[in-house]
Amino acid sequence: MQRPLADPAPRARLLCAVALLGVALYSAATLAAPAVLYTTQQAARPVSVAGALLPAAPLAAQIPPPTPVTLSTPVPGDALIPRSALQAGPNSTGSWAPFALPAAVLTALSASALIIWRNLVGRRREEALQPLAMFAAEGARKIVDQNVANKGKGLPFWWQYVWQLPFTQSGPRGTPLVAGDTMQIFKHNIEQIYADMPSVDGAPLAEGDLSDLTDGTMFKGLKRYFENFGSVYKLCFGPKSFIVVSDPLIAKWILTNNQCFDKGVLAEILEDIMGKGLIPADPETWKTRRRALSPAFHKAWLDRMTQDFGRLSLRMCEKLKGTTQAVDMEERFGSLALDIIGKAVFNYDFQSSMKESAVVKAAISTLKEAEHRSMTPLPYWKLPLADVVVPRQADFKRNMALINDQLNLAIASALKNRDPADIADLEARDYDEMDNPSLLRILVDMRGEETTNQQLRDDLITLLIAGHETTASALTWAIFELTQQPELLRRVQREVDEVLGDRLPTMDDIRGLLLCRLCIAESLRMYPEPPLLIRRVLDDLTLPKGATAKFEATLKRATDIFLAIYNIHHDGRFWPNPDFYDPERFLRPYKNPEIPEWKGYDPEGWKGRLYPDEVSSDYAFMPFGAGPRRCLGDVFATLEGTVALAMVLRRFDFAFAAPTAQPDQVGMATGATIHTRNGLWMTLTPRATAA
Ligand code: HEM
Repeated sequence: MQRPLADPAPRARLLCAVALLGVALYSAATLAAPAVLYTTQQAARPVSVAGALLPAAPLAAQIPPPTPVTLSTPVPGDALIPRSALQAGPNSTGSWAPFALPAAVLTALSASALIIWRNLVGRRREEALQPLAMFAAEGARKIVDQNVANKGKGLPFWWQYVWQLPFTQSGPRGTPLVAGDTMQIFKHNIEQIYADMPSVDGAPLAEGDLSDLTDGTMFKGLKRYFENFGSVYKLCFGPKSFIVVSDPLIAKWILTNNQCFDKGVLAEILEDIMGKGLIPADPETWKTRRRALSPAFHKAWLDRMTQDFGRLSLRMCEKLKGTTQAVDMEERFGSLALDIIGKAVFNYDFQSSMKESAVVKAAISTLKEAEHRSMTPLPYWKLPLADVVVPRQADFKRNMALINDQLNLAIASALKNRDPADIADLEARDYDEMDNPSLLRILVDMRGEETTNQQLRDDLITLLIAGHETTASALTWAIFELTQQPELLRRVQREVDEVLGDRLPTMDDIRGLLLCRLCIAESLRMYPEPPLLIRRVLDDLTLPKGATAKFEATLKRATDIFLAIYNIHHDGRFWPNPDFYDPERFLRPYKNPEIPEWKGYDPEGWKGRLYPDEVSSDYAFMPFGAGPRRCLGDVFATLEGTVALAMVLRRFDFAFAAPTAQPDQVGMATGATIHTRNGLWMTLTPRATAA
């Protein structure tokens, strides 16, 4: 929808014009410099500044302009400048290919700036920044295609000199990462792609069909590459690379050697929202806050939370009973999870499953923004004035202010009613008697003088985000799968009828709801939330060979890693018939004699605990991660998921409904979690047996 500018935004237009001019000048300077260098050193050879632009032109031409703006017509490179003219000195194999990437990026940026400017002039404010997103997605594709096209084309003569410059050098071992560490990775990748030099890390370069990588189901694309290139491979976007690991034992090594890694790009994306909350926190803050937050998730509190899960789920079911039309169960579970996490974290009842409110809208938009940021390759929100010019960023700023106000009110109220408690006494507290049994209240009561209100806010918003969509997705996929297996659904319902009936569940009931718990676990195996974990290497290291990799990868400082949990959970060598939803697989032991390094899955391994975990599966199942940065809310989430599933299955039968009347119309898309593409629309029939 077009929204007219309240004001002609002359400042914004001026800004874009200046930016456009700046980008154009920068492009020209960057591209002219090597050409000038080249002509002065190779005076006998016919080369012009225009020639330096040539590698960019075909690439720019492949990018379709999203709005009616004409990009300059491409000039076929070889037609104007003979390849022989590109042959350079003795140190070079003579290609201009390395110019292609910076030139393409700069060309795309210039074109984007132009389109943005035109959009602003044309008062199409909603679409203003669209071209950047399109160029980013399309550019990523083209850049990977270019990796393949430019393979072995060689490097220019000046290549080795660039790497003498001080800012391109790696930092010494044991020191924090510097820009030079990343540049060295770029250097090795470019040399591997363009000059066929051996891979420094040993990982094969993934290439081929990219459609799944860029259409919003990245985890599927990573799986296809895994089938082609093995359990450790390198995914390159131009010089930017990710080492993709799909082996349980290597994943175990990475996750348990936490001191060797940080959260890399994930932390960069989330820090604006979560500040110094646990997920993006620097190692020092993380250590202190993890120690402070862990005891808050204690048994007595979880007992009380289980009652709240029941009450809030019942409230949703009551509301659903009055609905005759199809409902989007994904949206309903999202609302329920928000109500639950709001109550648990800061005793705020969003009532999002009951009504709309400004705070609910703000919370939902903020959660969506966190997801949008984690999926956007260019962190454009870091640009100056992005929160003024870009409507969604302006909305985000407003929403954050609203949520921060609510959080600050809650913090102030909890501080006023502070009841300092010894941490050792937490289990003895009677949470049933407390009006405000929230995590915030517990943290404030336990809080040492060193914790600031800002840190508390960061902790709260992190818990709110970490605990919302994850659980909602697990519930959505459980209902999706169960509806396709009526016999299994009947058995789960029978279990609920026998163990629970119409009561609200207690902790003891949860122990009896084994099949329900396994349904949540199997959802998390098939649809892990998040489907990949992100790490960055802090110092040069060698990965172990693991169970399935054919070599030991040697990783340099600043290497980015994707731990492809989805691939591990879908590997038929660990989970026979991996694409079939079979909760009872967790009751059967399994070993694979062809992979002796992997200890196998043993149901005895999680006896006495609530769900099959990474240890009982020798890291082939990691629903909540592993090692020191393992999920803090694992038990909370398992209890919540089991209660909500049991409550709806006791009360309703489900059938797929338009517009997702066929299961394959539901679709999958990735954000921070795997969610449906089109919602999960269902008609609900109240069960005769339930009250
Ligand atoms: C089904 C639901 C959930 C799933 C599948 C899930 C999954 C995960 C995973 C895989 C990690 C590890 C991330 C990594 O290593 O990079 C994680 C971390 C975390 N989770 Fe959960 N989570 C769930 C629910 C919750 C809930 C309900 C809360 C809080 C109430 C929560 C709080 C956290 C926090 C604070 C971290 C960061 C821990 C740290 O870095 O020390 N999660 N979660």
